[in-house]
Amino acid sequence: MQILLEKYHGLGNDYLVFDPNKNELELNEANVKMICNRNVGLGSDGILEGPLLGEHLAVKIWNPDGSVAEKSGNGVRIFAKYLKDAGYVQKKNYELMTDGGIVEITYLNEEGSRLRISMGKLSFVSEEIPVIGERREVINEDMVFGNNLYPATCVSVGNPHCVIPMQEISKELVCKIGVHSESARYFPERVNTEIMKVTDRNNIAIETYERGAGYTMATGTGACAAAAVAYKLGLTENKMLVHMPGGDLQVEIADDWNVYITGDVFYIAEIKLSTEFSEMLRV
Ligand SMILES: N[C@@H](CCC[C@H](N)C(=O)O)C(=O)O
Repeated sequence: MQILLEKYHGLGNDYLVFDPNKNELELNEANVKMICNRNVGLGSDGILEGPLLGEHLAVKIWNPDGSVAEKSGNGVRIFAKYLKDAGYVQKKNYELMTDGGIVEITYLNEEGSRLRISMGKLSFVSEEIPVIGERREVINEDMVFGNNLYPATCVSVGNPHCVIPMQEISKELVCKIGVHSESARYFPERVNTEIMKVTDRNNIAIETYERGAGYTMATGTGACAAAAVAYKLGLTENKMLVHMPGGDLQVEIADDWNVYITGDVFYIAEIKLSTEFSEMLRV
């Protein structure tokens, strides 16, 4: 059994593309964890399984802990680049289905490495994130993570996010919070955590601790979430540059709370797994 994958990254958020139309293996929680393991596997911030061919072109987004995510901003940008590289699409603009809803892809250059994505409509409503408690918008609520109190604003980008504005941000700080917030009692589906520093009305910086992945260099949905929170709290305009350790993403919040991202992705390699490792994945 020969297994082929393609590796890409978006702002240092690396993903493997697994095309079921070219591979016999069926992915599951156990073999996804094995493939994504950075010591005994290929190492990745997740796997993009597709294209799943049906009424809509679709992609399934796996986290490295084997859980399935509703949406991934870097993931859908990378997957769109794969669809073009692999000859699945010829159009400049089309819809792609995720478990968190439809996103709209627009290529901004010939090779498809610069893309603008309509990521769908944001929601601050507790039941749509989800966050426990009565139905409300979850804005500036004191939440306890690791015996410390933080002013959290939560938002769904199709996947759940908890955003905490801070004067200073760092990898150490987001990991100190994230190890507690990811599975905190407030979040029935767990949560992605971003700490956010507002630089000016058109620039913010974030660090993220992702649900099912831990610390990553960048997050597209996290950038959308942080930008939305900054705009909702009146701290920025509706268009801004989101600065992350892996690079910058342009984010635009429309009047109806649809959110758009623009940025680059990079093709790294085609990978053929060894026969021995491939056999180990038949779990
Ligand atoms: N890095 C991604 C987010 C991937 C999904 C996230 N870990 C989740 O479980 O929701 C992005 O670019 O959005």
